Amino acid sequence: MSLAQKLKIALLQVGATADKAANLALVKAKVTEAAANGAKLVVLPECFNSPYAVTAFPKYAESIPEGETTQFLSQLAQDTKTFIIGGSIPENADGKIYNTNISFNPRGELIGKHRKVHLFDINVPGKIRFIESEVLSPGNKATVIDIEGYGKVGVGICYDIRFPELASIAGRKGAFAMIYPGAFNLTTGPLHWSLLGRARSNDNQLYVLMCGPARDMTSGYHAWGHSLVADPLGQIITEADEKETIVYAELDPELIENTRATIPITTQRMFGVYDDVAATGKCSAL
Ligand SMILES: NC(=O)CC(=O)C(=O)O
Repeated sequence: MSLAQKLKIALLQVGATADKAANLALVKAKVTEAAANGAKLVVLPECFNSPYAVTAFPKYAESIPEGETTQFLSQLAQDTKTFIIGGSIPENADGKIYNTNISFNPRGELIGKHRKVHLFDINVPGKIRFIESEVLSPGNKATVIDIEGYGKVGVGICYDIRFPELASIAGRKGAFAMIYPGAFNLTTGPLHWSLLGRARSNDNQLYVLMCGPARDMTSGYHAWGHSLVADPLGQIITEADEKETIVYAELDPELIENTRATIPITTQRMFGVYDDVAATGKCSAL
């Protein structure tokens, strides 16, 4: 059983301004609202305490767990008795800056930390150029965390969703969901956001939770929004528009089990055939 019992989740589609205190106050109000509406696990977007801009990351970066935002989320998880998948924040460590997720249990304990592995370096001429690696360093591990009483979830951040491997690892470790705080934009959002959610859920027959910021056309980065949940059959069961909102869903263990029993790809993989690519990153010569 990958999910031990039904789980009500909430995705907070909130934006972030240059005012960190105001960003955290908004998160506090929305997590409190989601908990009052019965959510047991709450997800925040990528960079919820800082503008999503390479020029902002050095200024907003904090150490983990000593920094203000870690302490804030720990207390909020305790106050609201929720699991909080804390989107991401710019993290300062070892003289580098990472784009890092921090997650908490209802006792306020830090139960997971994921550093964005695949940095968002793209250049679509005339549309969008964004090079995270100008200031960020990549993480170097896949992250699977224990949601006590429910099961395991994998965590990736935004661009990580384009690389199926992190979700495959989580799926094979028994995760019931893959959670992606993200911030797609007006170029890539309409093209790929929901497609990638459906793909990762269908590949691994688990739920995919994608939480993005609300759109603010006065900011330097125009987020797609559209926070969504894809179910283990690869169907979108709920999706927001671009405005500030909370998206709720109930995750059902039976749907995971039925999907895996009736279309049994989780037991039909032919690992011997994939060894080559897994070990070297290359295919054999034809
Ligand atoms: N912001 C990201 O990391 C990714 C993104 O916007 C995209 O892949 O498109």
